[in-house]
Amino acid sequence: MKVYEKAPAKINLSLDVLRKREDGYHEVEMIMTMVDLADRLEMEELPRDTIIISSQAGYIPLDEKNLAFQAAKLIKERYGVKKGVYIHLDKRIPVSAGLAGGSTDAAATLRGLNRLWDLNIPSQELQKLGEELGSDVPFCVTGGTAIARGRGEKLTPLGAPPPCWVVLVKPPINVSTADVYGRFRVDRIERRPRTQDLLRAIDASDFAGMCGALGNVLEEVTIPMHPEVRYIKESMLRLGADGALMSGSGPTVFALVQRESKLARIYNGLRGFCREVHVVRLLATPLEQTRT
Ligand SMILES: C[C@@](CO)(OP(=O)(O)O)[C@H](O)COP(=O)(O)OP(=O)(O)OC[C@H]1O[C@@H](n2ccc(N)nc2=O)[C@H](O)[C@@H]1O
Ligand SMILES: Nc1ncnc2c1ncn2[C@@H]1O[C@H](COP(=O)(O)OP(=O)(O)O)[C@@H](O)[C@H]1O
Repeated sequence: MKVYEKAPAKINLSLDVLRKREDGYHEVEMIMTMVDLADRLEMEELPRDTIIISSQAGYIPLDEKNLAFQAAKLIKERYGVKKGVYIHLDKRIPVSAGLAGGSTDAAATLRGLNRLWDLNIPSQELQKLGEELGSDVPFCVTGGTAIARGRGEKLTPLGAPPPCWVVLVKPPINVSTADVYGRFRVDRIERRPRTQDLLRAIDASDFAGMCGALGNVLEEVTIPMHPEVRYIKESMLRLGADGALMSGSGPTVFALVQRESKLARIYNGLRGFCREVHVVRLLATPLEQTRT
């Protein structure tokens, strides 16, 4: 028996940090959605009680450090499953990019093994399990569009934002989420995202309003370390993008573009100095409704 899952990348339309908590995590308020840039997972039952991960990507761990491995181990232990699984990861999401590549693989593994082993675990329970794997995993379990609070696990679903194109640029640098949060100082933030305006714009399907209200406080940490992030953002806007923002802790920058006719200019302009440019659509409805 085999199951397949698509594991899309997330982007943060807004990211605000409210305070540092006693447990070392940061209390956040962020609006998250997904894009149609996705890893593909193939999961096949094994007769032996073991977890084996493979991938065409040579740059991610394939042992217990892989988040898909950790997700499989967790679900096996928690539900007393004695069977094994072989997971092949077709990795297409850039790594350490602010796109939750590992988290979405973990979430896809939870969804896939739930089906493979007929466990009938409800989505909310899968999200709870996901919390043990990482702050972004609960959102990645259901996808869609949501506002996340707490350390990212307290989710309120939102309606889909107005449809648009998303141009993603991943500069050739790796950024560690823990390092960015570690350097973050809440009292030094100069510009916060306009979260309420963004919520209103999404609700009213107001594309221009949405682009005007984008914001991410972690830019204030990542941009001084990697000024190319600002340059990419400014280039996107100069080439005609309607809005541009760094996703998560970075370094990926995304542009929102409403009119298809603008895409060629933006893509070609960015390709002039960036190797990794992806043009995709927003994937703003929950995954259960879109699974292929
Ligand atoms: C910044 C965001 C925005 O969506 O995404 P990425 O840039 O990683 O994609 C997330 O908050 C990242 O979530 P995730 O990558 O799952 O983080 P975790 O594995 O739980 O935590 C990694 C480390 O980041 C810090 N961390 C994470 C979440 C949070 N709310 N506060 C924190 O301080 C902690 O130091 C933690 O040890
Ligand atoms: N399945 C996976 N895909 C990508 N990275 C993974 C995976 N499992 C573990 N990792 C590790 O997780 C770290 C963060 O990767 P990633 O989830 O891509 O970052 P981000 O959340 O910033 O997009 C990397 O150090 C990577 O080696």
